[in-house]
Formats: sequence, structure tokens, C-alpha cells
Amino acid sequence: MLEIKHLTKRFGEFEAVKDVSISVPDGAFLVLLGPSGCGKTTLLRMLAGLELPSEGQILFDGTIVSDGDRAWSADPAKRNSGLVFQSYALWPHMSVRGNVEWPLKVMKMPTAERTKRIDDVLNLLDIHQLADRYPNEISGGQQQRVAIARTIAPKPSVLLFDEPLSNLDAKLRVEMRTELMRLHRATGATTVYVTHDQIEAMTMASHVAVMNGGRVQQFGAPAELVERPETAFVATFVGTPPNNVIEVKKNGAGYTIGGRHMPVDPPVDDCLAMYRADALRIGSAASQRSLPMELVEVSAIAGRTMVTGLSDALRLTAIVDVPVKARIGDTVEFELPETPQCWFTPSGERIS
Ligand SMILES: Nc1ncnc2c1ncn2[C@@H]1O[C@H](COP(=O)(O)OP(=O)(O)OP(=O)(O)O)[C@@H](O)[C@H]1O
Repeated sequence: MLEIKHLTKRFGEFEAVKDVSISVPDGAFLVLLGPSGCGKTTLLRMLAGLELPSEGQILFDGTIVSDGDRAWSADPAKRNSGLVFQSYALWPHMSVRGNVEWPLKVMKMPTAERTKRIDDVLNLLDIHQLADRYPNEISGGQQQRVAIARTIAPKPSVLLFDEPLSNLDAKLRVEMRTELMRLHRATGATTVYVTHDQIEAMTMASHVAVMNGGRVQQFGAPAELVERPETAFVATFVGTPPNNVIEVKKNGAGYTIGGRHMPVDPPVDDCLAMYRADALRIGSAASQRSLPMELVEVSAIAGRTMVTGLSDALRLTAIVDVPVKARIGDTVEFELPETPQCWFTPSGERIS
């Protein structure tokens, strides 16, 4: 089990990670998801032992490996974890085999066992044919495979990845995603993976921690975050496309949105209404619940069409099954469902 207890990290006065508490069972694939600057890398670096927490503890299998309250942290090399960075950081003067061998030499693994381990991981990552090449003789995607092979060779029980795919092109990224999941199943190592890409998070994770401003906004299975976002931030960050979250004002027995009166009582006077993109309909005829909007974006997603409309500051995204004949710049009616999927307070906490 990997446990993070009340973990806080301060740089001077600035709190980069604020009172984070999450635990995952052995073999979990935990994704730390959030926008740039939310504290994901700082949290991962604390897990790797590269950064000392200001408060709180990290435990691997019940043993404390970092303790901010005692200002103590086990050495990165002695905590049975391995870290893969965004940049591959391979030794340029060593062959692929040499790079993978290096951590095993440092561990003083006997030669015969070492040779077998190297062959196993090179095969696992399908780079055996590159064993004698040097990093500048292989592609970026292949270098990343070597970096991963080097990290998993010592069989760490916790594997840490910091946006490992962000330097790869879109197609390779999708392939490597599948590959990393296969690797995760093969090694069984508890994995913590940092990304700002919610599709990556939703496809790979067993558990997701959505972070914003140093805090965990929500922690759960990917489907839970999509089904029941606990904050407006989570609602607008996860899902394909993410949910529409709109400020509304109570007006008589109902509320006003984009000049239209909706006959549903909001739970409080000022609040945020959430509409899932697949709950919206689009058409050319106006109805009681439709808003005229300028069509600003149309894109095909897996056989469906994603449509975005703009009206002053109001932006709505719908996902529909029908082909869209209107052109960019045309006025299209976006029809809202009878009631929003849920409500949030103006500061973003879920009400219903
Ligand atoms: N060594 C440091 N000294 C001071 N501030 C730091 C330090 N490291 C990180 N920070 C600050 O802490 C905050 C969180 O940084 P962090 O790198 O953890 O974010 P992130 O979510 O990983 O972002 P990104 O996706 O852009 O890498 C940022 O505001 C950053 O400027």
C-alpha cells in the first residue's frame, strides 16, 4: 500500500502542496492530474525522495519513507522506487544495454543475473534489437523505452512517471499509453503517473487525484469523477468533452441563462449549473429551452460530433450523434435539458 498522510510542501511562504492525504493499494495505477503549476511534480518528487516534505508522511508498505514532521526522508536510491522523467536523461556515452545495466551494477547484482535481467527488460519493452546502439542512434520514442527499461530493471515496487509521454508525437503517445499499461500489468508495480492530459488519466488510471492549487480536489476511480464530480473544477477538467458549468441567477420560480428563463428552481440564489455535453441538443428551430449561439467549433470524435457555441461570455459544448450541417459563424440553437445534472456553489462545491 502507498499512503500519503497530510503532506504539505512549502517553498518559503509559498505552499505548493497543501495537506494531501491519499492511499492506494499495491498494484494500483494512480494518476495525479491537474493544470500546470498545481503541485503534481512537487508531490511526485516527494514520493521519489528528491524533495523533503514540510509536513506529513509518505509510507510504502507501512514503512515511513518520508517524514516532514521529523524533517527526514529515506535516500532516493534506498526507497525501492524508480522515477521516469519527461526528458530521457540517458547516458550518451553508454549503449542501450549499458544504460539499462547501470543501476544493476550500482546495486552490485551478480553478472549472470544482471545479463538475464537486462535481456528480460529489453524484451519486455521490445528494444532488444537496439541493445548495442547509442542514445543518439535511436529515436525519441525508443529513447523513452530505454529510460523506462532502465527504471524497471531493478524491479522497484513503486514506479513514478513525470509526464513521460509529453515529448512524443500524438500517435506514438497513444501507442506508448497501451504499452505502459501492459508494462504495469507485467511488473505489478504500484505506479504514480503525473499528467495534465485528462484523456491519458482516464484511460490509464485505476485511481485519479485531481489537483488544483496544491490541493486534491477529488480522489477516486476515473468513472466516479465523470459520474459525480465533487467540485466545479473537476467537472470542467474531466470528461471528453468536459462538462459545461455556467453561472446562473435565481429569477422568480426559475433561473436565467443567456437571456432565457428556465422554469427550474436553483437550490440557492447564486450558483453554478452543470450540463453534460451529451445532454445538450442542437438544431435550427428555437424552443423554450434553447439558446441561439454562434457556432465556433465543430469536430468529429469517435463517430460523434462535438459542437461549441458562443454567445457573449457564454460558451457551451455539446456532443451529438447527428452530422452538423451548419457552418462556423452560423447561428445554431443549443437546447438545454429540463434540469442541470447538478449544482455547485459560486465557489465550486457540489450542492446536489
Ligand atoms: N524549488 C521550488 N522553489 C519555489 N517554488 C517552486 C519550486 N518548485 C516548484 N515550485 C512552485 O510550486 C508550484 C507547483 O509546481 P509543480 O512543478 O509541482 O507543478 P506541476 O503541477 O507539476 O506543473 P507542470 O505541469 O507545469 O510541471 C508552482 O507554482 C511552482 O512555481
